[in-house]
Amino acid sequence: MAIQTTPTTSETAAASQDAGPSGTARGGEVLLEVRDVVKAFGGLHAVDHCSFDVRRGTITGLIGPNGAGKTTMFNNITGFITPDSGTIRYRGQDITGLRPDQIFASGLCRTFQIPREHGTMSVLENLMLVPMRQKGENIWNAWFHGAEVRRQEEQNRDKALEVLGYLELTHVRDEYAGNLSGGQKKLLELGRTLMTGPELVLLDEPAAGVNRTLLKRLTSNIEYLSRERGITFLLIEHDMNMVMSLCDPVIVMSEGRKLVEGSPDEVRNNQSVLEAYLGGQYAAAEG
Ligand SMILES: Nc1ncnc2c1ncn2[C@@H]1O[C@H](COP(=O)(O)OP(=O)(O)OP(=O)(O)O)[C@@H](O)[C@H]1O
Repeated sequence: MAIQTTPTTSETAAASQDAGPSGTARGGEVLLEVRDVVKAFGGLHAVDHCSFDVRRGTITGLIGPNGAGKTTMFNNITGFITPDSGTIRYRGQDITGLRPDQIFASGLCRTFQIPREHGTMSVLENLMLVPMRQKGENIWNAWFHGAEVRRQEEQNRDKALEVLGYLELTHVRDEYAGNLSGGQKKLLELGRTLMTGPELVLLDEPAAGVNRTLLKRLTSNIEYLSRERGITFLLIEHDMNMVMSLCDPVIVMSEGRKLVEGSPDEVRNNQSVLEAYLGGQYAAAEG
């Protein structure tokens, strides 16, 4: 996992912990605001007074060496764990400590490093499962609002078929999700988030285990969804080609904190980013 850097680097334009103007000007208003978040596991501060913003309309990259605290930060944002201190606001609302389902219902979705498909259900069924609070889930509604339940299910199915077509997964719609390739499972994960009409999608290592062809599709899907559907993305990724071609701004975490924020070029040429990555590699080599 090497970050591309040039030997003669300067830290000029690249933003610092406070992010320079170039690091904060991209996109629209602040959609997600992370302020001074701390999460410790025993004595280990996995996230250590970390702050950053995600602006509407951006594809924001969250990178950093192994163990920097990126996934822990995702888990804090999406309610899978609760921060020890600090605040997370989404669309101006304080969502710190809310349950995952409450956060999901507000339009903030995520995928996981390891896809969580329902392996013994079909691909289509996996998508149709997603929307929440359907009338059909309740026996009372099924008896007294049968027509409406059926209409909702049809809409749900149409939407799932549309998402499958868009992701070019129609040919595997009746396949058990467990039989899909790693890359197809990542596309299905993205598809599951799309079923909810999300505003902000957090992607945890979308490129991991994905072959080159599917990776191209995944990347162009994300670009399209950002550009045409106005979906904002925050993505953790180790594939630097993907990050540098897709994301702006890029936030670098190291030892639980935001180290740098800036454009791909600024981050690529930042000496402290290089040192953070090399430090991690040296530590791994020594250990
Ligand atoms: N539930 C947990 N209990 C104890 N330690 C944890 C737990 N979750 C994460 N950690 C530790 O917190 C630190 C940050 O982990 P995290 O997974 O957030 O890093 P990361 O930046 O996502 O790393 P990677 O890129 O390797 O996925 C690591 O040292 C990890 O071992």
